[in-house]
This record gives sequence, structure tokens and C-alpha cells, in this order.
Amino acid sequence: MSELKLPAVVKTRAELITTLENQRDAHPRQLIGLVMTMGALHAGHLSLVEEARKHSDYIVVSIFVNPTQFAPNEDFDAYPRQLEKDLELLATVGTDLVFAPTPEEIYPNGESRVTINPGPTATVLEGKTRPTHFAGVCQVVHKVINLVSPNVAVFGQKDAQQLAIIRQMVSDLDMSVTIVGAPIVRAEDGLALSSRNAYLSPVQRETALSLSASLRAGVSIATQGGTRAEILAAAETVISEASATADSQATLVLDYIALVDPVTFEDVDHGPAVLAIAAKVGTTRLIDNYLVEVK
Ligand SMILES: Nc1ncnc2c1ncn2[C@@H]1O[C@H](COP(=O)(O)OP(=O)(O)OP(=O)(O)O)[C@@H](O)[C@H]1O
Ligand SMILES: CC(C)(CO)[C@@H](O)C(=O)[O-]
Ligand code: BAL
Repeated sequence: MSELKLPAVVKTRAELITTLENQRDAHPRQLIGLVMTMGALHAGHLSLVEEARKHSDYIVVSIFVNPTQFAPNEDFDAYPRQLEKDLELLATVGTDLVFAPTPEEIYPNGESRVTINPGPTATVLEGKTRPTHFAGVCQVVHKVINLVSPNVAVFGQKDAQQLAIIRQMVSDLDMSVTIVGAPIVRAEDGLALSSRNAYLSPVQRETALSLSASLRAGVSIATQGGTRAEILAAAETVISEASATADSQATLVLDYIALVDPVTFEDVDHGPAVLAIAAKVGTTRLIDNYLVEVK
């Protein structure tokens, strides 16, 4: 791994803008792709870079744990930070530039006086439990897209509601970037890869498998032509059993299981849908989803 060329890193917006200006001057026809992350990278993030490569020539990855999308009681301070390791991982998939700013660089004036209202899709599911989360996500995504001016930006389907809200923001605010969604990368045992999986003890990780198992039970009913109620019941049965039998060191508390429209995140009973789950394993909150077709 150490023989691979590490991507160039810029930490300030001035360096970012100059580097991109030079890049555009030297290669005016090249398309720029952006992948935004909070670091602690895993194969899911690397798949976004590979997806970006299909649509663009020069790839910028941002690594920034954005304070405005965390509520005061959440894990902003504890969130894993490992820039050197992240650079080595990015080198394996060919990244051209990493933008790794500090919070002061992104928010030089402290709290912004103008913010983005992420709209009704941000009030349900993740938005119900994390009411300020999507406003913070939209704020930083809008800022970094403005700074980089990419042709394409790639986001993961793992954060399905985030992807839907970003698509809506780009459409409603006439932002000139193409948003590409990339499928969820899972571990062999089905667990959706997530930086927060690093918080799980071995026994908690075992319990966490019930999230994807529950969704797969619902997907199986959907594939057999089951109704909304049957799909949700199948998923709920798996998660209730797992909650009831979980080890005391690996408690499982369901937040929601939902079957929703992929654009609005309102409940649906037919057509394309997202079967989504969120639960706390111990103190770690995890999310997952599958796309299904409800007959
Ligand atoms: N398993 C995955 N498969 C595909 N994309 C993913 C996966 N995990 C994260 N992503 C995507 O990577 C981008 C950056 O996400 P982020 O840095 O928050 O990673 P994360 O692993 O989801 O972390 P967290 O544990 O904080 O949710 C987002 O677009 C997210 O949807
Ligand atoms: C898109 C994002 C990088 C914005 O901080 C974050 O919400 C994430 O990692 O999904
Ligand atoms: N992947 C979404 C970032 C967050 O949970 O804050």
C-alpha cells in the first residue's frame, strides 16, 4: 500500500480553489467528480470514488466531520478521525485531491446567519430523531459543492434519506451538478459498512446483523408479492426477536422500520419503495435500507 502515490491534500479553501483553477487551466475538458465523506473510510466510501471515476476524470474527496449536522448530545467529539490511514486507502482507488478542512475553515464566521431549510422530507424518520441533522448536511453539501464546482457528486444509498434530500436541494435550488447515487456496500455477513461500526464490540456487531436480517425478511415478502403490512410485519418480527434475546452488553432498541417513497420518504403501499431501519445497538445508532418494489 505504501508504494502507491498518496493523493494531494489541501486544508484551506484558498488552496482548494487555486489547485482546482490550475487543474481546470491545464485540463479544461476534464470533468471533476466530488465524493464527500466524514473520513474513517471503508470499502463503501471507496466504492463511491470508483463510481465517481466512471463519470469524471479528476476526483476530489472531502474529509470533514461537519459539526452542524450533529446535535449536542451526539458523537461529534468521539467520531473517528484517521487522516493518514484514509489517504492510504484513497490511494488504492486513485484519488486526485483530498480536501480536509477544519471547522473554522468551513465556518469562518461561526454560526451561519443564512441556512437551508431541507423541507418536509427532513422531518420524518432520521429527521424525527435528528431534527437539526439534514439542515446541517444541506448546509455543508451546498458549501462544498460551491467551493469545488464539480460536474458530478456521488453519495451512498446507505444514507437513503440524505441522498433524496440532496437530490431535492440540487433540483429546487438549481445547483449545477449531477448527483449520482451508489449502492450499499455490505460486509460478507450482510452488515452495511459504516464508520460507526468501529464503535461495536464483537457481541454488539453480532446483534447488529439483525438490522440487515430484518430488512431481508421484508424484501423476501416483497419479492413474493406481499402487501405493505406483510412486508413490515416480517421485518418487525425479526427485529423484535433480536431485541428480546439480545445480550445485556449488546442491547437492541428499534427506532423505526418504514416502507417509504424513495423521493418524499412518505409511507407507500405500492410501487418502488425504500424499506428502511434505524436502531441503537448498545449506544451506537445504525441505519440500513433496501430498495423494494411493492406489488
Ligand atoms: N456501506 C456503504 N455503502 C455505500 N456508501 C456508503 C456506505 N457507507 C457510507 N456510504 C456513503 O459515504 C458517504 C459518506 O458517509 P459517511 O462518511 O457518513 O460514512 P458512514 O460510514 O455512513 O459513516 P456513519 O457511520 O457516520 O454513518 C455518504 O454518501 C454515505 O452514504
Ligand atoms: C454528506 C456528508 C459528508 C456531509 O457532511 C455526511 O452527511 C456523510 O458522510 O454522509
Ligand atoms: N452518514 C451520515 C452522517 C451522519 O450520520 O452524521
